Amino acid sequence: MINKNTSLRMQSIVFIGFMGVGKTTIGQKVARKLYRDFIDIDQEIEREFNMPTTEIFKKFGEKTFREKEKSTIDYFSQQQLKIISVGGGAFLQEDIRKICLSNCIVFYLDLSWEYWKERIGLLIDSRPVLQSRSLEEIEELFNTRQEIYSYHHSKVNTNDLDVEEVADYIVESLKVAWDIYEPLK
Ligand SMILES: Nc1ncnc2c1ncn2[C@@H]1O[C@H](COP(=O)(O)OP(=O)(O)O)[C@@H](O)[C@H]1O
Ligand SMILES: O=C(O)C1=C[C@@H](OP(=O)(O)O)[C@@H](O)[C@H](O)C1
Ligand SMILES: [Mg+2]
Repeated sequence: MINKNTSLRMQSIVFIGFMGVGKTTIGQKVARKLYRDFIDIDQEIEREFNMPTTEIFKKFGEKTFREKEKSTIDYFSQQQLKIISVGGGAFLQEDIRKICLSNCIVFYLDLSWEYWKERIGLLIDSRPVLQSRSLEEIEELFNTRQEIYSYHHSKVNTNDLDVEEVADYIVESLKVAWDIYEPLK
């Protein structure tokens, strides 16, 4: 359910999906196309700890990362006109799902496993959750995580689309939704 108190056009957009589907890259592009500020939750956390996520996991543990992830998302999701990319594990927390779904438009970036696995080399060094797992275990995680991504308002399958094409599709579909539900007078 979309928040009835805020104009749809003003609501922030949140991107969700598994690690490496393109939330950060595409979020940044969509923000530029819509003239909005871009917030990457992982980058905000890394800035606050002054170290990369892999180091945060090593030094403080995943629990500390998840707590900071929740408070950071809580803070930014209450602001308007932002483009926010959250980490792939954020929607594991029900509280995060609730605040994002009630305050923002949640866009799910979908990518099939066959496409995703071609990207693993780009991701392994910076994603601690992947580092301790075999390919079979990552596939299992990929499949079990799909349930948490079913909580969204809109979705795009990015198989065979480049970053520009995905961003254009998202901007167009947002404009259609804004025009249907909040036509300009
Ligand atoms: N649609 C796409 N096609 C090809 N490569 C992509 C696409 N989207 C993202 N990538 C690449 O995948 C990698 C992970 O992207 P990133 O935006 O960091 O994902 P996320 O934030 O979801 O973890 C980057 O190297 C990025 O350039
Ligand atoms: O899925 C996860 O548990 C995580 C995803 C990462 O973000 P991306 O989805 O942007 O890679 C980052 O938040 C952290 O490494 C944990
Ligand atoms: Mg990211």
